[in-house]
Amino acid sequence: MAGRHRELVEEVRQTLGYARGAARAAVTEAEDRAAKRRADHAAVEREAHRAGQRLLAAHATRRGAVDRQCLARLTAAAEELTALADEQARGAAGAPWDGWAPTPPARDESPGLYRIGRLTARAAVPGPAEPDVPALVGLLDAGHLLVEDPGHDRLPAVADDPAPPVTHRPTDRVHALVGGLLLRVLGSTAPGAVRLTVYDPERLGGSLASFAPLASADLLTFVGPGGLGGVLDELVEEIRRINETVLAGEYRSLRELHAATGRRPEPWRVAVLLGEGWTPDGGGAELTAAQQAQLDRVIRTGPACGVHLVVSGVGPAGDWCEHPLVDRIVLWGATAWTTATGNRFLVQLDPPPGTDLATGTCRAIAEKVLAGPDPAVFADLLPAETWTGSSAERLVAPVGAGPDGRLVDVELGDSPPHALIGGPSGAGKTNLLYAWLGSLAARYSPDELALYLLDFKEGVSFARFAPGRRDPSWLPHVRLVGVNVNADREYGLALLAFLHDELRRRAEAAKAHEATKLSELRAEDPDGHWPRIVAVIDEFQVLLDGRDPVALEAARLLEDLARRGRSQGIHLVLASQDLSGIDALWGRASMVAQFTLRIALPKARRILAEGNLAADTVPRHHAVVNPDSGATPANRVAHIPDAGSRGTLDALQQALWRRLPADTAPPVLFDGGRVPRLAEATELAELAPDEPGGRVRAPVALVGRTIDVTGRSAAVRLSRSPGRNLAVLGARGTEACDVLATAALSLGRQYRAGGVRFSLACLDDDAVDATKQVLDELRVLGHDADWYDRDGVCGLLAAAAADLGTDRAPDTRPHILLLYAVDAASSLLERKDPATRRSARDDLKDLVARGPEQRTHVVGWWRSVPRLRDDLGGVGARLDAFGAWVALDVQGPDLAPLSTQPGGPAWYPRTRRALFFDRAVHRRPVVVIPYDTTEAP
Ligand SMILES: Nc1ncnc2c1ncn2[C@@H]1O[C@H](COP(=O)(O)OP(=O)(O)OP(=O)(O)O)[C@@H](O)[C@H]1O
Repeated sequence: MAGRHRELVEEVRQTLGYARGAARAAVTEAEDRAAKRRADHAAVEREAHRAGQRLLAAHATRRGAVDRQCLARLTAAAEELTALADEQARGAAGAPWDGWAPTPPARDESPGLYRIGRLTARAAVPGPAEPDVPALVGLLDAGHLLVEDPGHDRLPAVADDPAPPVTHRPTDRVHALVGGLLLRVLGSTAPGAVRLTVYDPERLGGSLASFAPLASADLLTFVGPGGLGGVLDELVEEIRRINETVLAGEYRSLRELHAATGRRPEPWRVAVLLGEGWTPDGGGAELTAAQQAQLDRVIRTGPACGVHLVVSGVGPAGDWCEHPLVDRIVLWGATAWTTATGNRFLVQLDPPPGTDLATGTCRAIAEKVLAGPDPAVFADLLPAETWTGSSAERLVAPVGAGPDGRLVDVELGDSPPHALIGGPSGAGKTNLLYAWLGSLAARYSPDELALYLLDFKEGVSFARFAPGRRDPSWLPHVRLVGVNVNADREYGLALLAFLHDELRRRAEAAKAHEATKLSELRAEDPDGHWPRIVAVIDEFQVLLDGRDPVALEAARLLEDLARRGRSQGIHLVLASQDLSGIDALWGRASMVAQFTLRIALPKARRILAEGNLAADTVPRHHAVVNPDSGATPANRVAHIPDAGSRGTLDALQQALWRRLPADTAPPVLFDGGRVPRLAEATELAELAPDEPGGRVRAPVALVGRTIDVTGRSAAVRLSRSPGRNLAVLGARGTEACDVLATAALSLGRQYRAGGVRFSLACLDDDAVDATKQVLDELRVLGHDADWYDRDGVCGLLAAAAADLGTDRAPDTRPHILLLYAVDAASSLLERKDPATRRSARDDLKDLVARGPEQRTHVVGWWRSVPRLRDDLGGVGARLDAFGAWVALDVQGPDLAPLSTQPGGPAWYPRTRRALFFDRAVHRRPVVVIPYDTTEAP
């Protein structure tokens, strides 16, 4: 039993051992599994953490990119806005107070906007600090401002407009804002251009006391309590007056008038109305019905007339605060809401300017106004935009500024059509012409205005308008410049004749288009080229001097141009420095009557009407401009700016010249003080042999430059008709040689090499060099040219004459005989050959009589008319063989035998001038200038 018991115990023990072992194994296994799970969990957690980190990093990167993009766009927009704002609020209108100074605008500049602070977004913008975009408001030429301050610093939470205005009494913040704004307005306008009226019953002007210095110049009025009605009545009256007399139905606003004319005839009037506040329960002062009505009128009609209000605390701010011309500014502490900036943005207000700055600025403005306007400068005469004027109706351009600083316009058109300018030497006549011409040239393009300028004075005052060696530019409107023409009155006559032809051309065109004046012709013929013409003749009396044919013809042409030029857009401007100039006209009352525009410089005599003594008192550098024939009531005194110094007219000319297309022809320049060179003669370059098989034209011999507006060369055609020889007469050897050389070299160019014979005979030792030079140049052209001296001249004449006699001459080419001072061999020429009973003189007579028909021409120089006559047979000899002649120092009556005019032409010899006559083409001789031929062309 005990054994059994022991067995059982053992069995149980064993079973228990097994069970314990199994349980232990199970526990171990479970623990292993748990450890593995824990490890897995930890790994998952680590992974989750890492993923979270990655997500955060990605998010941060993306967010950074978006922020940067957003900021870049914000910055770009802000920069654009800032640039726009800077443009709108230039200089003193927008500059920070630190270093602020007034910046008066250019004459043509219109007011812009004024800075009051900087914009800030209402909702917070992510990223770094907000960009500094100026916040601006308008006033002058824009509208009115209503400023409110509820008196607390709590921003309304709503994004809507602030509540309808409550008429609070103006706080310090309002005064500070208005003071800053006014200073910007004053600093960015011309001194005196803004007048302030301040109605401040509460503080009696104390808040704007720093502006008080303006009162000394009548630019500021403080209005006391009870004065509001008076202020409003005055403003309404000003608006009425400006509408009636200044805008006069022609312009809708002063701004429009300013844009159209460049003038601002009225100052801006700014009324600052700082009321007592008003509340419906009876606080403060209420506007009367009459005041309310006047306020409404000013608000509606003021800005067009430059009348503006800055209002605070005037109540109740009824419907008018909703008027589109009224901008509201509502203040909360240093922040503000404005109509212009709307609900998205608020304005961080600028601190106010220092009192000293405002006082100093106002004092300076007042001093400037009391000192009177600055003298005008040349730039003041120039328009904002060049070449935009139309001359269809008239030409209007300022020449200077009046005592009030306003520009004084000068007009040419139907009335007044022509101008007379007078003033003693040195009074500034030339300067006045420069100022006027510059002012015109800047306004009207060369299609609208053409200028012809002639100066009979010694000197070259108009030469600057043509290209020169130092300055290659020219004034684009100038078609012709004549300088140093005091001895060449023919040039003046030529200009008048040219203008007369133009007058006829215009009159014919007008008739064809059934137009009675230029504006109608231009309307009827829009594609035609009909600029107004202004012809300026300085010291014109030279032209009318004496009773010779030039003076008489000039007077006739002037009179006709003066009478008929008006309707055809041709205007004369005659200037003279002394009494005689005016006297020259005075005998011609009907002509003088056409010159209704008179400009008198200091001490000018007889330019203005009798009894009009303004010229005696007008100061230096001023002029009396009078468009009513000098009648006293029409006087306008103008200060004429300096237009002659460097950087004035010259700079304008260069700027205008640069606008011309590169191939534009310069004006014709006639300089009477300069000898033209043959090499410059355009006709010489145009001469060429006839084309083989083409039409054969008789050659021409050039003789000199005409004194004409075209500046062409004078020429003789050497055809095969009797009399086609040329005689040069006079003792001035150099000029005679130049005429012969000009003829020879021009003829030489019209033949093929070797196609013509030249024979040169020279009997004046002083002329030998010149002759030989011609000989060489003819040979360079490839021609046969022979030279003869005293010993050979008779043989030459005999041989040439003999050739004429034979039908079959050995040489049938044209033959040009250039005889220099042949009269020096008179005794030789008259000697008869005992065998033939013929003399060289007989040969010469034969040659000139029969030569041209056989293409043999004599171009000869005789030192006087009697000597020519002697060589052609003595007393009674006919000189018709010389159908063309050039006379140098030969008196008019001595030319009678060669002239068609009884007693000879009116000719007084002068250096480097010759009288040229070609019987085949001229009615009367013409004056020419022998070319300088010392340089080979
Ligand atoms: N408005 C002006 N402002 C400044 N300088 C001037 C003015 N007018 C003339 N001058 C100067 O005075 C001098 C004489 O002027 P200008 O040559 O115009 O006189 P003028 O009447 O044409 O004299 P003249 O007939 O003798 O030539 C010049 O040096 C000129 O620059």
